[in-house]
Amino acid sequence: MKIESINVSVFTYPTRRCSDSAGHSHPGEESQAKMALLTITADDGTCGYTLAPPEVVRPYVVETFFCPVLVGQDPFRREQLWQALSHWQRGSAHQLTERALSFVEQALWDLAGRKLNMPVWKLLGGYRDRVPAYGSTMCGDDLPGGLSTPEEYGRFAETLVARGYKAIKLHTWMPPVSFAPNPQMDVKACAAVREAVGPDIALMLDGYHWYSRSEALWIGRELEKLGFAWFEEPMEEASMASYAWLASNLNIDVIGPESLGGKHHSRADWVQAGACDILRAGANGVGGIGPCMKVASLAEAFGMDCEVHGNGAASLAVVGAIRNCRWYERGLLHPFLDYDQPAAYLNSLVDPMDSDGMVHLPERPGLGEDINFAWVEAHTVS
Ligand SMILES: O=C(O)[C@H](O)[C@@H](O)[C@@H](O)C(=O)NO
Ligand SMILES: [Mg+2]
Repeated sequence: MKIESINVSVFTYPTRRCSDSAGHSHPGEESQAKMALLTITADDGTCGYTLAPPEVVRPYVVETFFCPVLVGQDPFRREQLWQALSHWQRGSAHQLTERALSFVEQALWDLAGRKLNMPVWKLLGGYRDRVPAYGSTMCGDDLPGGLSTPEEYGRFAETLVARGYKAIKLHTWMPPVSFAPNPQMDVKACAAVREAVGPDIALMLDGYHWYSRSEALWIGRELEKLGFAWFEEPMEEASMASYAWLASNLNIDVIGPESLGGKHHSRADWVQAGACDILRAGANGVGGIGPCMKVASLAEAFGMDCEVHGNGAASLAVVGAIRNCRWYERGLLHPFLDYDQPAAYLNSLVDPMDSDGMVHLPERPGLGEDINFAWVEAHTVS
C-alpha cells in the first residue's frame, strides 16, 4: 500500500462564531467561514481525511513538506513518517507548524481506521466507549445576556448542569474586553458559578494567560477556597520556572502546558521541573494523536493525569483510548450558541453527549467525523 496523493479542498460554511483580536472565539452575526478538508489517498483507493484551518494546511505546506515526505510511502508507517516530518520542521523556517503536523498525522490515522474498518480510539487501545465531558465556556465578553457578568456565568452554569454536564471550565475575560485582565472579576465569576451549581460539580478556571506570579497566586488561593479542581494557564507557559514556583505554592492542581510548543519533549521537562500537577496536550496542537498518546503515557508513568486539550475527533479518540484523563473538553460553549447543532458540513456530531454528561465514542471507522461530502463538494472554493 502506498500514498498516491495528498489534496486539500477549501470550502465555505455558515457560522456564528467569530474571533477577537487575541484569537479567542465569541458569538457574532452569521458569516461565511472557510474550512479545509485534507485528503490522503492511497493506491488502493483508501482515503484518510482531516478537517483543518485552511491556513494551517495551505498549498505551500502540502507541496513543500507533506508530499515530498509522504507520497510513495506506506501510510501505515505513521511513526516513521511523523519522525521524518518532525525533523523537517527544524529547517522549515517555522513554516511547518505543530498544528500542520498534527492534522496530516491525523489523516494517516483516519486512513488506517477506514482501511481496517475500525474506529481510531479502538486502534489506540479502546479503554472506554464513553467519557464524561466538561463544559468549556467561551471567554467572557461584553454582550448583554452573554458572559458579560459573574451572574451571567452563574446562570449559564445552571443551564449546563441541566444539560447534563458534571464539570464546567470557565474561560474568563481577556482583552480586548475593556476591564480585562481582572483577577477580582475572574474570582467573582468563579464564585458565582460555585454558588449556582453547588459543591458536587467539578469546576476549573482557564483565565488570562499572562498574569504575574503574584496575581496567579492570589487567584489560585481563592480557587482553593471555592473547591476548584484545577487552575489552567494563568501565566506565560514559556516560563516553566513560574509554573514550578506557582505549583509549589498552591494546593489546587496546576495543569499544563497547553499552548507551549515542543510536543512531548516540553511536557517531559514540565514533569521533571514539577511545573504542573496534571499534564496537558491536545491532538491538534502537540503534533498529532501519536505525540498526544506519548504525553499521556509519560503522565501515567509519573502517576499523573493528562487532561487532553480541546474538542474534536482526534482528541476524543485519545480520551477514549486512555485511563488517565478524567474529562473530555466539550466546547467552546456560550449562551447564544447551540453546540449540539452540527456544522453544515457534518451530518452529525462526533461528540454527542447524553443527559448524564457522557460523550459516546464514534463507532464509525477512522476518526469518526460524519462528513457531509456533498456539502463540501457543493461549497468548495479552492
Ligand atoms: O485558543 C485558545 O486559547 C484555546 O482554544 C482555548 O480557547 C481553549 O481551547 C482552551 O484553552 N482550552 O483549554
Ligand atoms: Mg486552556
